[in-house]
Amino acid sequence: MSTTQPEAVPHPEIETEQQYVRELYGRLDAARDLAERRLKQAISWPAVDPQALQERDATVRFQTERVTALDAAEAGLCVGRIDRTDDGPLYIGRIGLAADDAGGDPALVDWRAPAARPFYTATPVHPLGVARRRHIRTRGRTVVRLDDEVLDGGVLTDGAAGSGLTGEAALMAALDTARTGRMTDIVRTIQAEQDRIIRADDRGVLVVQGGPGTGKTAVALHRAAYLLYTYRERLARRGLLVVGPTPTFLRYIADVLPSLGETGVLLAGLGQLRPGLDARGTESPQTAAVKGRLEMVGVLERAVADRQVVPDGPREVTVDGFALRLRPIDVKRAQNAARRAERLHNLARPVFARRVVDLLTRRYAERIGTGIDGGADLFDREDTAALRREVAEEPAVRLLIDDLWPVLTPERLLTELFADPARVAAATPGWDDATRALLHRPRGSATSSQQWTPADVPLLEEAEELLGFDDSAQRARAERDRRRRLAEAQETLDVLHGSRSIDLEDEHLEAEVLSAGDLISAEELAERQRALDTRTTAERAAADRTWTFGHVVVDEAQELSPMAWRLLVRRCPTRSMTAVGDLAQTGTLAGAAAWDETLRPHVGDAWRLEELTVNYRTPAEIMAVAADVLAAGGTGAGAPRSVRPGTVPPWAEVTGEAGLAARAAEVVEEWAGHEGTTAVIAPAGRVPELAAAVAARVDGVSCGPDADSSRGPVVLTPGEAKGLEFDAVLVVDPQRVLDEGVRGHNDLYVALTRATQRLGVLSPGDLPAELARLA
Ligand SMILES: Nc1ncnc2c1ncn2[C@@H]1O[C@H](COP(=O)(O)OP(=O)(O)OP(=O)(O)O)[C@@H](O)[C@H]1O
Repeated sequence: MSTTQPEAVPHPEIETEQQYVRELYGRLDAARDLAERRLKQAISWPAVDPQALQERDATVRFQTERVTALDAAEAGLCVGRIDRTDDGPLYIGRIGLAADDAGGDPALVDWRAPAARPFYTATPVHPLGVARRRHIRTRGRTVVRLDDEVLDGGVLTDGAAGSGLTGEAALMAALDTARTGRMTDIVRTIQAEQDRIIRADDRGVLVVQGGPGTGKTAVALHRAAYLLYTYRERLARRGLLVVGPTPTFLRYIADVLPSLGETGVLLAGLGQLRPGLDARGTESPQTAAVKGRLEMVGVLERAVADRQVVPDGPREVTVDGFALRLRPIDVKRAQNAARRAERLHNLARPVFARRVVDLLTRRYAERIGTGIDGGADLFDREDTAALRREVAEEPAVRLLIDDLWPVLTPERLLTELFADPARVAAATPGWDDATRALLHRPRGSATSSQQWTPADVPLLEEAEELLGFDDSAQRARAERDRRRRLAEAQETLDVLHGSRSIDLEDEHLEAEVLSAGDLISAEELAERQRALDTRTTAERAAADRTWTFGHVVVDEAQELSPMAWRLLVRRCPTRSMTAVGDLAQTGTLAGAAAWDETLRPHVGDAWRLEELTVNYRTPAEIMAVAADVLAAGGTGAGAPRSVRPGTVPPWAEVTGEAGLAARAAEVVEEWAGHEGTTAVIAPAGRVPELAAAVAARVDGVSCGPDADSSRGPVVLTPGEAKGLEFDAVLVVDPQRVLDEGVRGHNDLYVALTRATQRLGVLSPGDLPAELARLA
């Protein structure tokens, strides 16, 4: 049974709760003061040895994180309380705060702690020892509203048992709030079906399938925060990666984890999973689909093997006037030796090069020896070594080796592969020409971020796995640096020692006094001079392509291609992953049609499915329209049940082609008078014209990958709008959305379900039959 006080009639206990909440803020302030003091102390610790230095570093990091978490808890510190049938009340909040009595209950329980769970899951049917649940709403530090539910001992009404919602009044208030263009956390109103997923075991891949607005993104982010709380040590060390579909989406969700006090998480789009690259190029959906196939692993293997060349006929190089000949069989033998010694192309290359140089040196010696008594046998080891150096340093020899076995970066391999139809043909036996043509890309002058597309990223990474990276030069440099630091440190210690013996006159006293060299060795001093790596785990992980994460969260997981899954699984060998998505919203050709089919090749049976069924975003009247589109798509997927009715009925208008853009601009201008965010969602070909028309009437309009609805109306394609939501949505030219998308019904379904309050549809011609409900 839920009781809500109208704002005008204050709840009788509001003052008591205010008193308690004030106390909680007092504790928060004290905890923050303490953390700040400890941070300052740690910063000024004298670090006398490397271990102390490391400890200082760890303390500084820990206290900095603590201060950040305490700062983040300021807004909405306390979210509610549960009154237990067998015990006193327990207050639930964004962080845990200890009480004065260390033996008793904490003053505030972290929402992620096991004790807080009944706050989210207790129902009148299963009260879990909770007599009453109270949601506490605050503005700043002031309590403004209390919503109570009697769960045990109250009269069990049909409504209370049947709504299935936790804290219905608080939930509805949250859902009715105008959107800001940034996602917010839902700690106050997590629902039982969501809580189960948030706290699920972290082993294997957990797939969360749910329709639009069922809170998949919210659940995925709260699960990340829960896992960081529960497995803090492991995850702090290995890091947690959240993967989203687009830069706009990442910006939309960027504030949620920091608002939960978690800052160490790496957020990345599919185009950013290769360190140093932000792949923003575009290409046809068909090309992206081909690049996303698992077959591409074999294509790349063949493309690499194809670069290890055996020439058709003999090749000649001239060293010091002597023409030296290399036969195809010589190359083949060197190639076999290299392949036997090392699997990776770049690491095997030195073996190949050595063989070729050895052979040419032998031929060189033979040629010089010809005509001299004793021939090549005249040369001793030293002579041979000198000849070898001469051969190895001869530019023509280097060029020849480069030709037969080039050093390849992934970028070079792919650029040269895509640019050359003959190379593509050699790497794709059995493919038809039309499919091969999809891979063709002429060499352009585009910058690397425009040249590479998100679908290239898994290919570049796969190529890197095949090529390897010959880091012997880097290692040699690092060793030289280490030796230099050591020599400098030794010199410093020698100087200190020397100056001491001059200063001290008394021989006996000298023996008593410890020298700098007694306190610290040259190695330790050198180690201390090495610049400390102060980057966070997320920063280190972002820069290191071999980094493996403790957990990976994938949002809009239905869009991932098999090659993208392969990449992610490589970055998370434990397979501890959470993937949230909706098969009814798949917009790419390479994306998932069935979870089992998608995941089995990568994780076998190590995955399980959970479902979310309630739509918290889209009002029922709008959802009914979207459900018709979903049904017409024929995938058999069901639409989720809307949790609330709408206040404004959705509508459609036929404008004719000529009046379309002007009418769209007029509607957006009218909506601009309301609170909240607005989006126009249209097929790609219409976006520029619509953006220009709207911008002529309203300020702050943006479109494309950097669109930001917190600044003003946005004009997006359905693909760009994926995962986002807006108070008001205007869908323009639905027929073209249906016709142009590779999964047109899914695209229209996505577009219609972005609205939290208002939906309008503008059609230049007849409304598609799927939208008959709006006619
Ligand atoms: N328990 C909750 N309390 C308050 N708001 C919620 C709750 N669950 C979801 N919401 C809100 O519902 C909206 C939709 O959630 P979210 O974006 O996570 O859905 P989604 O399933 O990822 O949708 P889509 O598939 O369309 O991307 C968001 O505004 C979110 O804050």
